[in-house]
Amino acid sequence: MQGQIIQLLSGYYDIAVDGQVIRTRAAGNLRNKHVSPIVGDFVEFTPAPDNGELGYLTSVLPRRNALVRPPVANVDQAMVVTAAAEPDFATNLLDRFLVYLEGQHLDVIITMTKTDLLDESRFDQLRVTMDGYERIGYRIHMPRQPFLAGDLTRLSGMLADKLTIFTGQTGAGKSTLLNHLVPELELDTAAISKSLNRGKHTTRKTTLYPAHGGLVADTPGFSSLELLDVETEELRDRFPEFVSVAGNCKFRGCQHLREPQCAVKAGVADGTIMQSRYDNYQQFHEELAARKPVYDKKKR
Ligand SMILES: Nc1nc2c(ncn2[C@@H]2O[C@H](COP(=O)(O)OP(=O)(O)OP(=O)(O)O)[C@@H](O)[C@H]2O)c(=O)[nH]1
Ligand SMILES: [Zn+2]
Repeated sequence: MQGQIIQLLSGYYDIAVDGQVIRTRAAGNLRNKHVSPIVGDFVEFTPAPDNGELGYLTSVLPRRNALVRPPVANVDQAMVVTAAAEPDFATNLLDRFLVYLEGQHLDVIITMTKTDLLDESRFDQLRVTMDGYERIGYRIHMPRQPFLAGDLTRLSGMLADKLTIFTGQTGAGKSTLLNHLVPELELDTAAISKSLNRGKHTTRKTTLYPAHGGLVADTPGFSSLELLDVETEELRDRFPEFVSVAGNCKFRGCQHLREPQCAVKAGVADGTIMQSRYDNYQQFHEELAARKPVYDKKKR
């Protein structure tokens, strides 16, 4: 039989098949092959015999992709949950997430949370910024008030037939949003876990949950450094709006920094490329260049 792993629990693999969940263990020959099945893997398994023993996971089918952090295979898209306030919105952090997700070749939806905490003028200002991201090609979900039925329906519609990972800064409101989208989940949110004295980081293990005809995963937080998982020279390829004009740069291999007749810098000057995106690109480039020796050492 075939199914998809939705949860790993101390040596057990929970496999979803036709809306049912079947618990299995890895077959001996699978373990010997040094294959580590992860959540999201499509697998073959032998169902449990009638004597109460568990079924056996026998092989992992080829992966379309696999994220390392969180370990999830066959991901279709990422929902980047971004707080408008508390913590304050910063393009710098959003662009770091986008750099990471571009590296995974995932479709991206940027969802703005906590817009209820904004006054009109700040909301309008952020709307203009998000329109800029929309022009790059990212899908944007930015309701004026969080969690209204119509907005949730629109967002739910984006989940059908997809495996979606929810990612974003700790405290951005991932679990809260997921609980509104899929009330059966009842995920812990920061406010609740604080009262139970379990600290701030509420999201730990990775589980896939059925949601509106698709599967969703809440993911643990990243540090801002981990997100820049790229070689310095390849950073420019993680900015899609740079890639689409780079053919017009005078120099092939232009890094869009000090080179003359650079189409990216021209785009920034004429307003077709966001200044903040370019500023962040420069900053990330410097950060990566500064840590390069460490990277080289790791590679050897
Ligand atoms: N005002 C307001 N508060 C919100 C909104 N969404 C979430 N919050 C609050 O923000 C805090 C953090 O929300 P969580 O859902 O726990 O955030 P998270 O991103 O899942 O955090 P981690 O699990 O630590 O990664 C909680 O106190 C929520 O009640 C919103 O739209 N408006
Ligand atoms: Zn250039």
